[in-house]
Amino acid sequence: MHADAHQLSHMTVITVDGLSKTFDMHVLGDTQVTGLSDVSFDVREGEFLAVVGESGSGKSSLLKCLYRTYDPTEGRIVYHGADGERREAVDLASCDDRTVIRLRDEAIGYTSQFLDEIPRVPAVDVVARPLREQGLSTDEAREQARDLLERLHLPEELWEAYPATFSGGERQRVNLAQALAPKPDLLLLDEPTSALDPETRQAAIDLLREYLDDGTTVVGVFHNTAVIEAVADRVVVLGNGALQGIVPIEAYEGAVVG
Ligand SMILES: Nc1ncnc2c1ncn2[C@@H]1O[C@H](COP(=O)(O)OP(=O)(O)OP(=O)(O)O)[C@@H](O)[C@H]1O
Repeated sequence: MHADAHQLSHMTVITVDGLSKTFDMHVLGDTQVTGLSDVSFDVREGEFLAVVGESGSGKSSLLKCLYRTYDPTEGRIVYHGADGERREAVDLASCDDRTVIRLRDEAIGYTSQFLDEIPRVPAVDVVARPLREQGLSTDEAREQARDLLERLHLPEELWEAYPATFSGGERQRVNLAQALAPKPDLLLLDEPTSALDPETRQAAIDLLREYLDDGTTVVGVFHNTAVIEAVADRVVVLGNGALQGIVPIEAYEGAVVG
């Protein structure tokens, strides 16, 4: 299914309201660097929201605030939950750490352009771990993990090897598979395909499309315009940490990439 055929839900998964992030730079004589400045938008259930902007415009800072890797300086990030389990609205900007950890376990996945340091655990078990934490047996979890690694073209002889020795693109596949495995309601992707060859990138796009069809909501940073055009429903454009606009994919011309 092409992105423009994707039916957008009217349900809101996240409301970002007046979000700002400043960094205190003590080494620079207590000056402040602006990461994000008064950014507001919402994310609709089941959509793929691409975030674009020049280098340093705040894309990674935005994703890190959504995942609460960064504590926002001001504003709210209200997570409304997925359809059917809207028990609570949680402000990700201010909720306690236990709530952040629970939401990461149950609902929100993240993977970044900087490849995780994966310890001495075979690739298949890195991907299987979140599935086991969801209650699957080791065999079931490893089976699903192998399926994902196969879909992302990781050569079979590497499945039982340690990702620490892998190439950048191979590790990126493991990272992406690990983020996808638990089927989070909300997936935050910061350049997850930057080191992939075109064929594997296409495999990742196909996989993401299936997740979208199943109702996963994605907020993602991708330098590659073709990826954005293939999967995004709307595009958030950042400039100098501020929101420049939100455009539907049909109107997006791929002009602003970092
Ligand atoms: N941990 C940090 N400490 C200090 N400054 C930071 C930190 N993280 C981000 N910044 C600053 O915030 C601004 C936005 O950075 P950010 O990484 O969010 O931009 P970006 O759009 O993701 O850039 P790129 O496309 O180059 O990855 C930059 O000026 C950056 O130097």
